[in-house]
Amino acid sequence: MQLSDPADVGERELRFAGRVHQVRTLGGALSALLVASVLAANGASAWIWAFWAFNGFIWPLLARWLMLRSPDPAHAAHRHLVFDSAAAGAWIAIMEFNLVPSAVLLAMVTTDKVAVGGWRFLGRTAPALVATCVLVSAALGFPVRLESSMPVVLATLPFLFVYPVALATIAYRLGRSVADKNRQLERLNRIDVLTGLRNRRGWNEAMAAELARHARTRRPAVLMLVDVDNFKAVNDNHGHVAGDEVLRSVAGVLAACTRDIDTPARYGGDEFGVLLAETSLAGALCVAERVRLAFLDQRPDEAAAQDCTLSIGLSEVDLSVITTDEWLTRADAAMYRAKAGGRNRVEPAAALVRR
Ligand SMILES: Nc1nc2c(ncn2[C@@H]2O[C@H](COP(=O)(O)OP(=O)(O)OP(=O)(O)O)[C@@H](O)[C@H]2O)c(=O)[nH]1
Repeated sequence: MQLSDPADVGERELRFAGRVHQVRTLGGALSALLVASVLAANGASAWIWAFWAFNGFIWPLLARWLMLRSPDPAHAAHRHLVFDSAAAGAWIAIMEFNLVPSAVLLAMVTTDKVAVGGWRFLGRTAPALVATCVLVSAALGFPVRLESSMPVVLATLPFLFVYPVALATIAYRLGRSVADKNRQLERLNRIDVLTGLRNRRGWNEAMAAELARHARTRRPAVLMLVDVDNFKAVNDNHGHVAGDEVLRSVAGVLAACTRDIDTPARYGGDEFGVLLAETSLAGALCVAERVRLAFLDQRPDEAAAQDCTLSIGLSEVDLSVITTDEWLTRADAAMYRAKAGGRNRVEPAAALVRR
């Protein structure tokens, strides 16, 4: 079973790679400033300055270029993040463990690894950081100079403030986008894809809300169940595409003949329902008759050829209705009486309790 479109996955990976690039470019420039302050104070050699220029300004561009050329950009981005950790380990050793910049660099490298891949990813990148730190320090003769001068502390401040704010901004945007996607999914879960009306789930929720409203306010409401007569014949004789068109035309009629506060839905196969809010049975009879006649007028030719009509059952809510199932059962019984009575008609259910 295919869960996601490969094009969507590719786009998602590229977005992830793009975010990593932004953070690396910013982190590269800010950490270059911090490292430069220590290198200047320690009188670093030319090759260290060359590595500094590469890591701070060329590597972000190179990493992006490599990532975009890679058949698996997200994987490449993860690989480059491991390199970032290794480079941070080297810089800590080259800075001779100068306390403030080393601690800030370590904290930021840790934060972005946790942000990208959680503690597990941090665990995968930490060995690279420790290994390069030990190897570079060994190559330099294990120099240690912990004191941080005021210029070094000042050069560390931009990294300390700007980088976490940038990471937090990205995390916040991602959180919002996930929340938006979840809301969209929630909405789609309640929509029937063929007709665009509410599906059974969405309708059940609307029915429960209307029943609760009636219990609270005693305001009238009517449940209208609509079944397409002889629908199977359209499918059998004209094909499912024609059948689908008939279902869409019923949905169009229901939406057009009801008010904004009413809730039309496709309840199942060829069964539809409308919750008529603030409507008494007398009013609902008028609406149902309007729906029945509008369908006769607007039905597709295939529906007319098979004598497709609408049988409609109505049930007004009253205090004897405790559950949505009871309400539905009454409307269903009325609708079946309409079928039994010869189809193409409207039947009200008998109410048990009168207000
Ligand atoms: N084209 C199409 N057909 C569907 C869909 N869902 C259910 N059906 C068909 O709808 C038909 C419903 O059958 P019935 O309600 O028993 O058929 P009917 O001819 O309307 O019978 P009466 O209601 O007694 O008049 C079945 O043939 C289902 O296969 C759908 O989404 N598209």
